[in-house]
Amino acid sequence: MDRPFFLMTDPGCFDVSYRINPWMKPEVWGAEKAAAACAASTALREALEATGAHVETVGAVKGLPDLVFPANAAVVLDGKVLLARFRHPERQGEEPHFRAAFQRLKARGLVDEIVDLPEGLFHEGAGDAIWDADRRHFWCGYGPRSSQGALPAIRRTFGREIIPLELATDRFYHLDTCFCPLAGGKVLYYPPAFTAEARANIRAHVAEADRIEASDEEAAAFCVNAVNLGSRIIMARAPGSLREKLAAAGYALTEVDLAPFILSGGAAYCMTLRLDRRSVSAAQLHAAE
Ligand SMILES: NC(=O)NCCC[C@H](N)C(=O)O
Repeated sequence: MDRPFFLMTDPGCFDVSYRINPWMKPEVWGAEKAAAACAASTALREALEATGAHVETVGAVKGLPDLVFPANAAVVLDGKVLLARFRHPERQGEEPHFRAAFQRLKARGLVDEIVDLPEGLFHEGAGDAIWDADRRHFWCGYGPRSSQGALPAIRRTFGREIIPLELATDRFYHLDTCFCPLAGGKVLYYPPAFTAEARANIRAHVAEADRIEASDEEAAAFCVNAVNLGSRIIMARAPGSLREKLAAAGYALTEVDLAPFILSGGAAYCMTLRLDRRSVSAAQLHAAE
């Protein structure tokens, strides 16, 4: 994989028919939203491809609307795939489909190894374990969905440091809804989503000049749930305040109208799963040779 490689899911069976987070609004869902979701998913794919990334698609499955959020399917680094275990029964049916998708990727040599989480634990994949390519560690959210007890399994599986961050509220139920490390070492995050201890942990690892705080409005627009590729950030439609902050920090924005997915509590980051991340950069490997 010589370019960023993402997994997305065909949105053909996406809807909002149950409520497992406070953003989900089954009562406003309708056929016109389903059509808008297909257009939004295509726009996100095109935005990724416009950066030179490759996107691979998992097929839709009737009755599993949240399959469109593959970030929750696994943690992936160095060709290893640590499969997720979902907390809510509504999403547990996704597990065999994602397992089969990763087995097909393995058969094609696109990932190397598939690892199961120990029994009795929940972990919702890259939504709660975000690789920081500058600091070379995982930031790991836990509480509403992922079990704190799953964090040692992530450290053991990938052999990298993990920084635990307890989430304080069901509104920001996955780490990727409130925390986004950016290329160059800056971090976009929403402080009220975290416990006091987690906020202290963020401050201990990220210098003040590198901390970009999202406002209530920016976080509620799901803009922290973003895909970052170099100086470009792909996200849902952003308030002007965030555009200004990110431009001042040197980042270029691509905004995509992801409103139908926000009705399920997700946006750009969790609609994708990056498969090509390496814990050691190509430049570091080269230097060691
Ligand atoms: N934030 C994420 O990582 N994923 C979005 C998941 C939305 C889905 N409706 C859920 O509540 O699990």
